[in-house]
Amino acid sequence: MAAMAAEFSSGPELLRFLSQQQQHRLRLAVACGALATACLIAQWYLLCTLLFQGLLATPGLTLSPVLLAALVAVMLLRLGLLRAQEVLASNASTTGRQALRRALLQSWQHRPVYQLAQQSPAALASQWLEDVDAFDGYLARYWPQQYLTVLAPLLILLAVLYTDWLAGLLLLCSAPLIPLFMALVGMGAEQLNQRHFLLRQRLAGHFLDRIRQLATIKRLQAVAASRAEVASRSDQYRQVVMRTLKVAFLSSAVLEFFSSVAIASVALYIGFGLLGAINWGPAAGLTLFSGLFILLLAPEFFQPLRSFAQFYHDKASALAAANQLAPLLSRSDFQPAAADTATTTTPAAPVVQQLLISQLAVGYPGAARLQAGLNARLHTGQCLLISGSSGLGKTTILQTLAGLLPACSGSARLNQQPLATQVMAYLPQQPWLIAGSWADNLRLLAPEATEPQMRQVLSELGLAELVAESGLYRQIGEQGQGLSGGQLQRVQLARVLLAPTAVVLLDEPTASLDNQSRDIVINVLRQLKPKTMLIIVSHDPALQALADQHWQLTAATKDATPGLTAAPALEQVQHEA
Ligand SMILES: Nc1ncnc2c1ncn2[C@@H]1O[C@H](COP(=O)(O)OP(=O)(O)OP(=O)(O)O)[C@@H](O)[C@H]1O
Repeated sequence: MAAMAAEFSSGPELLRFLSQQQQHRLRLAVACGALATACLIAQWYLLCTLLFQGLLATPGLTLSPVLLAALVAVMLLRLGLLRAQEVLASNASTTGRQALRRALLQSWQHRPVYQLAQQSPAALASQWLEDVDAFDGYLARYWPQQYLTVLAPLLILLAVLYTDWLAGLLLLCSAPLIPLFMALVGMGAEQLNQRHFLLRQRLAGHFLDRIRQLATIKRLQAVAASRAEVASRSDQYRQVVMRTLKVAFLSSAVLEFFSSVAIASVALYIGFGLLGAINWGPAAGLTLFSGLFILLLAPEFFQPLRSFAQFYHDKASALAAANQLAPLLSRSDFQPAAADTATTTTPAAPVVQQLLISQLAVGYPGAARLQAGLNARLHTGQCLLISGSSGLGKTTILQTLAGLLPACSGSARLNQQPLATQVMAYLPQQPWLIAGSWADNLRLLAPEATEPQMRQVLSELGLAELVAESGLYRQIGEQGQGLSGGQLQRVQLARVLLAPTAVVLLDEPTASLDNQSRDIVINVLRQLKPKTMLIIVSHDPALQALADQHWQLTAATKDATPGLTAAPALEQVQHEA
């Protein structure tokens, strides 16, 4: 359960961690960007020299071939460096997002089901897709740019200062204004982005619910009301998106204004300097060469700042997504899942196995324990029946045994290994099927099952007719639509029959079944019993006949004193007070 601890205390911490993981590529991208700036300075320098020497200093048009070749080489080198920067940063982003998605999967895997069930599937899908994709701009653009915003203008400033310190000073004075205004605008953008993400997740959940319940909504004639509700939610989302866009446009306008003013002031200085109107400082020494060189470099000085402002919104989006994901993730989620292989490779062994449940207490974290002092010793071929009135924690016991919930105390060990880490079948009250064919659904638990095996099992379960005509590759509707409750239960059992596991947990397998389906299910369980250990939650008297041990839960068994009773003629459950 250590993996469940939320080690990332905040979104910025998660962002830092992700960029640290990719720092090798990202630093190389920054180095390429800085070198590309150096090439840019060399490019303008060579161009000015070519023009000055070829057009003005010597009579006639004589362009030096060496300078020309150097100019082309520098331009090509710069293009190559820019491309390398882009590829490195984009690879860092792809790898970072892949790692994030893997970590999210691990986190979902480690989180107890009751926590996952609190979130709508659409919100989870939105986390998986949009929230993770929001990191793209941060890693591929913002991260390298935050360093290039300092490095590139610094290199250009040094070149300008070297050529004419007064022009350099003008650029230096105007530069800090831009980040200052950007920071002010950016703070607002961050809050808006946060709201934007929350609203999108809620809208996704709301919309999916309506789509799922489409038939019910039509039956209740609530289509108009639903449409109005979706429209109103979408409108709220639209308003937040528009506000975010307004902030983005405002920040661009601020930046354009200040950089235009700064470039104009440098141009004025050079113009008046060349006309001889300024006789102060280095102005008197200005030439057409130095003037042109500075004028070409001035917009380049602001370009990294402009890009930074543009990418600042990538950071705001990534931060909002990181704030959503940080509480769900821990550093251990980013490590390869060692436990996965252990849980997926253990095949069902036909030999006799031993299950020892000792002093098990179950409940939901943060709430009072539901049951405590549960003890049992089972071996292959035995069945434990759990019964008791509603709400006493029968399903919770099964979920704890299945490892879907942490035990409050005590243990359940199969052949001395924790049961929760072993492969087992758990058939919940609500059967779950994936959108796919019969074969897809059966092979979820039995990937090796052949067609004849699947047909044989379906026929044992009285489902042969359903696949007789259209075959095993006919699609089953999502969540088993088109199948009755009894048929769904039998599809669940078919999976277990195809790949029996050492322990099979069943939650009310015969509840709300017609007599015929119930008889089939009980008969199949009877056949299954010698090959496995059955733990069944049920009140069905017919299933009591299968049971070797019985936990009769009562309100009193909530406390540490077990109070479990054995059913007549059944093996007494061990009590260890
Ligand atoms: N996610 C949860 N967080 C906290 N308590 C929960 C959660 N889910 C269920 N409970 C509570 O745990 C108690 C036991 O639930 P459980 O489903 O295990 O009962 P049960 O004996 O299987 O009931 P039933 O026979 O009606 O299926 C209930 O009181 C329920 O309200």
